[in-house]
Amino acid sequence: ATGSAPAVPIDERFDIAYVTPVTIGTPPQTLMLDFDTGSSDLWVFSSHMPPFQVRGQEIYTPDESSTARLLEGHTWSIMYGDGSASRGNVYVDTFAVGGLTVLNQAVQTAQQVSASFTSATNIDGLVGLGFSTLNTVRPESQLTFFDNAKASLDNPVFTADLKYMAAGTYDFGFIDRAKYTGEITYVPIDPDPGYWIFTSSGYAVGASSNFSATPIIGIADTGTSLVYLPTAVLTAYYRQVQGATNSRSYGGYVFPCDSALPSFTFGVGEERFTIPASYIRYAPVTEGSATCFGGLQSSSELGINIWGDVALKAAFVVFDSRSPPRIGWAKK
Ligand SMILES: CCCC[C@H](NC(=O)[C@H](Cc1ccccc1)NC(=O)N1CCOCC1)C(=O)N[C@@H](CC1CCCCC1)C(O)(O)C(F)(F)C(=O)NC
Repeated sequence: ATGSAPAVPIDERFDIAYVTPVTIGTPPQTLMLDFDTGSSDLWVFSSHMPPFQVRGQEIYTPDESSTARLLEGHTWSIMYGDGSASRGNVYVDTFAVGGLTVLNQAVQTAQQVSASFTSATNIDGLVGLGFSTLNTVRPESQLTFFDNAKASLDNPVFTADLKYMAAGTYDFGFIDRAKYTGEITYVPIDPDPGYWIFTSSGYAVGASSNFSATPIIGIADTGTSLVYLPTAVLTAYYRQVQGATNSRSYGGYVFPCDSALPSFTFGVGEERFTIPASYIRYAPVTEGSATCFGGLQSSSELGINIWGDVALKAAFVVFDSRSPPRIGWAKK
């Protein structure tokens, strides 16, 4: 089996996150979920939430699904890197995305979500695509939809073709030759503790002229908007940007929106990928401001480097969960 589904930006001005249509239950209930390689819980806004916490999101109502079954005594609770959080109980139901159907998928129904989820009106929940070891359901942790689908997929892979201010695609079970050019460069993944962790071979500010071959260990994370890298890399980049400062009040590097920005190149093995300046001129700090927030930010507070959407948009990425797992990057 194979599947293919769109990854649609939730905001038409900035690529803050991407959502993908899925159906859950019988008859099918359609929700728009954020497919996130940085976590491994499949959770949804649900009829079990206080109504004031729902602000326009679609909800899953298990009582209206003839195939829903409560997973007695199971609960979940998750906190994300940006401080957002959610928790609730667990059902098993039919889950379908892009032509792929998984029977008896654990669907985590929210009972409480943090304010940042309530205000993210275009995200109805998440589909974790990390390794199932990260799943937060207790007393028995649950498998991701990808792990449940894997045996029936033509190949144990999924690919991310995210796009700048446009809808991209997640493909499951196959690698679409039409979505990339040249060859795919694969590097090993460390699946412990459960993120798609790989080592970049280095970086260059601007095109790959002055490439600095320093290994950068980080996660490939579709659920993170920006790129978070070590301070040394950030200062090397923003040193080239007129008026750039690391603003405490705005919580990161900002610069005049009309400043000239270099591109940013990162290495995967011998291959080089360039993030265009337009992706790094991320967004005005507030509507209409002449100060812009950078798409490259510091990872020093995070304890982990994150190759988020700003980097993933610059490539075609293969998440290959064969043994041993690996990640592939190709130009497009
Ligand atoms: C400081 C480092 C960034 C952390 C990262 N969050 C983000 O990148 C959020 C995503 C978001 C989009 C829309 C609405 C609300 C939040 N965006 C964000 O912080 N910003 C601020 C900077 O400008 C860009 C938007 C994160 O927690 N990613 C989660 C998944 C998100 C959680 C919040 C909802 C959207 C998905 C993750 O799973 O990828 C994780 F790996 F980071 C994680 O925490 N795993 C446990």
